[in-house]
Amino acid sequence: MELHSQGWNATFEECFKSFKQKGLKAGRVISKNKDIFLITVEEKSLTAKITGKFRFKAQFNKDFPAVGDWVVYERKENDNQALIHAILPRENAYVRKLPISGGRKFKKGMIEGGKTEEQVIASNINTAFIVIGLDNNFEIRRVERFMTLVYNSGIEPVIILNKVDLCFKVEEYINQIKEVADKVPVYSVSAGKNVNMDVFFKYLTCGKTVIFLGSSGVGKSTITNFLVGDRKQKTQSISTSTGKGKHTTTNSELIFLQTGGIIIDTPGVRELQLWGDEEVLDQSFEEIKQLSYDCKFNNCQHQEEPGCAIQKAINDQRLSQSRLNSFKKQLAELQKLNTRIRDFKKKSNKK
Ligand SMILES: Nc1nc2c(ncn2[C@@H]2O[C@H](COP(=O)(O)OP(=O)(O)OP(=O)(O)O)[C@@H](O)[C@H]2O)c(=O)[nH]1
Ligand SMILES: [Zn+2]
Repeated sequence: MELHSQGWNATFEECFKSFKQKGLKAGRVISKNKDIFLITVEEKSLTAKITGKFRFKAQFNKDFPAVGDWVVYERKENDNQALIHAILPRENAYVRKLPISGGRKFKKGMIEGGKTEEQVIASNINTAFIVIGLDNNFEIRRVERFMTLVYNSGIEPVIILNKVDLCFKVEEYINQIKEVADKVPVYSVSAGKNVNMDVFFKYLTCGKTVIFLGSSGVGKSTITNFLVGDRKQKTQSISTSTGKGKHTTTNSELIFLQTGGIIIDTPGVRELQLWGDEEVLDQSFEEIKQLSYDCKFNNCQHQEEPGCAIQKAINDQRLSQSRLNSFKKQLAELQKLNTRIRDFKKKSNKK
């Protein structure tokens, strides 16, 4: 398989130049299991470890290779394992906050206390499909949450309303979505009944990488299985070159489709937590941001202040109270998180 069909492009080529001169090669991380990585090596996959120097220099979790990364490796002749020297700069990454020390608790589904660090779940992604199940309680607030997460990661979102065969209110839901995300493509499909399923293929052209996000049971696996089809081509089925026909036990989480696209299917992708700067909300709550420019005070909290443009918009029914509440909730979550990150950075600088 050519590098290009694995997602390689001119930017990676440019970053790779200096390594290439040293005789090193480039491969993409298919999966990871503790400190063993499975990477693409020409037509095959091969297990790899990072060099001692790499480990020494890596400070944070995000400094280690993640699924989807392009890495620079060295392979000695007759060696059954490659050595990873570096990660090529990520074009983007799907990240989540990672609790890294004690004292943390789960409260209403959110982690409280403890320290947090950024963890890269997957990288170099072209499209994130936000999958919603039309059979369950349709919740526009959950869509907003996913939107924030995706924008924050620098990935293009596409909304998929699955199980259209079970729903008669599709138009109504699409309108609700258009209200909060008018620039994002929305498609209704049925993975189970094969309705409108060709919408995926224009995002899954040669070398393009996608992920599927969404709550449990919305149909992510059903969609993935549909796309993989009978012409299933998971990388682990490409013979691994671990010598003497010995197969590696690591599962491939980078699925190469016959049509040319690539699906990243790693367990971490399915979780839902916010991570990022408060500014990421400017995109997912653009109309609130716009309104806030007209507030009388720069630091308006949009409560009872005089001249608050947002409260006025609510009174005039141009903005819903629940939309504002959801903005405030996400903002509070991000502010709390960022305080913890600052504390963590202060501490690690002192070390
Ligand atoms: N009627 C109908 N059922 C569907 C459709 N797509 C998926 N399902 C069913 O919904 C259930 C959940 O689908 P999954 O694909 O396992 O959902 P998931 O999002 O992968 O769930 P997790 O693995 O828990 O994250 C299964 O019983 C599917 O058969 C659809 O288009 N129509
Ligand atoms: Zn205000």
